[in-house]
Amino acid sequence: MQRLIPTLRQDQVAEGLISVINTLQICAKEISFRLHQGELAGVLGSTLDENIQGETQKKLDVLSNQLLKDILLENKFVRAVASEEEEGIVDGFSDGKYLIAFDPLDGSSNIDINSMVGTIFSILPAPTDGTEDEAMFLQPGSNQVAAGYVLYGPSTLLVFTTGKGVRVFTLDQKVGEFLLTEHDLEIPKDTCEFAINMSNYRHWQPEMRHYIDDLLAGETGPRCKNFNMRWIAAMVADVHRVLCRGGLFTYPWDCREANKPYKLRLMYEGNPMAMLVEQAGGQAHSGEQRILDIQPQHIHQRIGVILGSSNEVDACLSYLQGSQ
Ligand SMILES: O=P(O)(O)OC[C@H]1O[C@](O)(COP(=O)(O)O)[C@@H](O)[C@@H]1O
Ligand SMILES: [Mg+2]
Ligand SMILES: [Mg+2]
Repeated sequence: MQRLIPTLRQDQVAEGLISVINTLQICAKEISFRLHQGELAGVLGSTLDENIQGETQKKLDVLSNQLLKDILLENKFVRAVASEEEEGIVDGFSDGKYLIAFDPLDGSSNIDINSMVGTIFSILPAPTDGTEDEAMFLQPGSNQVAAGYVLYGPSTLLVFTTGKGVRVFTLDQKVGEFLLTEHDLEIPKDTCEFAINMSNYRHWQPEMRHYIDDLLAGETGPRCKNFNMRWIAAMVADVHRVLCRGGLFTYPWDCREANKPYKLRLMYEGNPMAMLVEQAGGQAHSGEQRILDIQPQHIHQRIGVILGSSNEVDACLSYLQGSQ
């Protein structure tokens, strides 16, 4: 089975980008090891702190963030990093070519129940026009040169794209290396599976309720087929399922908190997953536009997400746009 670096060379990926992806896989192995040690390594449970998003930080959120930051910032190709767990960006090398945005640990609420979590990353080119600070990161997702995630599950997987399809590597625990196990993931156009947090039903806009009602109505309803539902409560794991066997994943607008109508973050969750999904032949939409076309206003911006099997994303959008 092919190793990571030869695969990247075969894909003619730039040496600097290979170096950054290599650094990310080193971090992934370290996080994976700590996670698998669990309580034995004393890494479960919460800290007493809140992150910039006002959410309680788990010990592993903090540890993963620190690890990624420390190791990435030693790489001379890294201009700066932005993290879900950091208020501002952190500068690296002034002549670094790449910006890395990451969600160090996605699905934090799963840590203490020994369920799936992941690390999501997005790699953007560093501007060469003198732009500095946070403004460097405010590029649409279509500028990403690579995006991916590490899924810490029964196996540890590194799934990424450099714009040439979606590759899956599995960590061989015996030799400590990621080996290529899937060359080109493809999302089926149609699906009978959806993922949404149903407990928010009463908070959605009526058009979203109508769409979900019709999925639930099954083969006797207007969609004339039965749908199954899955919710892992970690976007990284839910999107992985969609990449492997199709489906629709959504975290839509809701009215629980007037100043926080969306949950998922554009730079750390929306953009990288949108690039992967499009590379696998699916669609990723905010409900208003293609996610990769969104011009970010700030690094911690949140957006609506509807992604997955292309025909089902179209079906969902047709409800939201009022044509059903
Ligand atoms: O709590 P809910 O509504 O199930 O939300 C789960 C969602 O929250 C998230 O866990 C947010 O990510 P973080 O754990 O990085 O904050 C998503 O991965 C997931 O889709
Ligand atoms: Mg997350
Ligand atoms: Mg997180």
